[in-house]
Amino acid sequence: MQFKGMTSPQHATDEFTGVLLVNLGTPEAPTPAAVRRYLAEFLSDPRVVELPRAVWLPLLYGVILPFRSPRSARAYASIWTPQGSPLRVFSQQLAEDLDQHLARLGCRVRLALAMRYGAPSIASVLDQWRDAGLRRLLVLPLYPQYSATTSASVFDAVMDQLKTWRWTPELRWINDYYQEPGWIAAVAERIREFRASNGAGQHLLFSFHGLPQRNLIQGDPYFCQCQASARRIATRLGLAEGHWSISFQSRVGKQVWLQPYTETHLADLASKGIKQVDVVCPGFAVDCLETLEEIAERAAEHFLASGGEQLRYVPALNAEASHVQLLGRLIQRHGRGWPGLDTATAELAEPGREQRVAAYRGPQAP
Ligand SMILES: C=CC1=C(C)c2cc3[nH]c(cc4nc(cc5[nH]c(cc1n2)c(C)c5CCC(=O)O)C(CCC(=O)O)=C4C)c(C)c3C=C
Ligand SMILES: [Fe+2]
Ligand SMILES: [Fe+2]
Repeated sequence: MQFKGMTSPQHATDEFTGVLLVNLGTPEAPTPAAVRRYLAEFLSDPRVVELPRAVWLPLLYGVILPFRSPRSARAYASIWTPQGSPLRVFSQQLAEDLDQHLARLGCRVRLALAMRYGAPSIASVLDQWRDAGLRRLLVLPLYPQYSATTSASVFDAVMDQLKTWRWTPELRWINDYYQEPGWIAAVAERIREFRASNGAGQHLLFSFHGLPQRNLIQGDPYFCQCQASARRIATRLGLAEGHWSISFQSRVGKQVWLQPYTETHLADLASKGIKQVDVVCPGFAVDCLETLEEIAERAAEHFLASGGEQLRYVPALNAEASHVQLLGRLIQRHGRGWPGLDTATAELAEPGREQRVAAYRGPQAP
């Protein structure tokens, strides 16, 4: 195996702790070509589609990409902002605010945002940090609930990069944070405030991104973590049974996915006489295509067409102060004992490494 460390030595003396926030990623532009590039990378990840490559890749390149790219590009165009894709804009704002928040708490860390698919890639951020002296790495995927399709895929990408390094950093992962009291409180408060200023709908629907049902049967904890998330938020809001429910959106392909499906469930609610429904999507740390287009636009139209009168989308936590603070607490807790994150722990780096390496290398060495 060719180690990158062999061709590009790791001699940085400025040793530091890095916090890597990772979100899914998003196309560079709302055009069929850019969406195709994004979908090609996303949907060829074996964590996302588990079919045998020999079956899946011809289908992906022959059917899915040609048909889905122009359709998805139109959907992206309907939510695109002057600054770019909402997922990118909100994720960057969140990362900037979190960086400043950690600095105010006295943490001396580098914090960066990477995208699992597209740019900035996990590989590019880690390689910059490798050359700058990364010694401890905390990885926080921006998914409150763990799924192999999302969180584990981030971990794969980090490991793929670290396995090419000579001097790997100490490493910690945050698998999920749906049980974090601060997260439950922040989502509940978001809903409470939304309903206080807009009036409460008759029903609160928690809509989560779906997965093939097979993933649950094979041991993915995501479905159960979604159930627990919704129940705790509903309890915190004091909602009675029957006044809230859970559904799963964003189904792709013909397989059976987690149920009930959001669209079918909304039609059921309308047929039971529910006229106003509030929809919140607590699986999404920031707003994106799946919330702004699929729920706030398409699901709202569908609910009206099914006999409902109003569907209101409760925005994601995005860069809300409560979100920044809870992620700050989470990061600090997972960084206990680490210089830079644990403000009680001193920096341990031994100075003079460059001089020692130079002395061994001798004056003639390149
Ligand atoms: C085909 C399989 C897919 C699985 C499994 C899947 C799981 C999954 N995804 C998210 C979060 C997001 N997904 C987003 C978009 C998106 N998801 C899929 C497919 C699967 N997702 C596709 C094809 C797309 C692209 C859009 C489209 O063509 O419909 C996004 C939004 C990205 C954006 O740019 O705004 C997010 C976020 C989770 C949490 C999850 C499993 C738990
Ligand atoms: Fe998805
Ligand atoms: Fe979707």
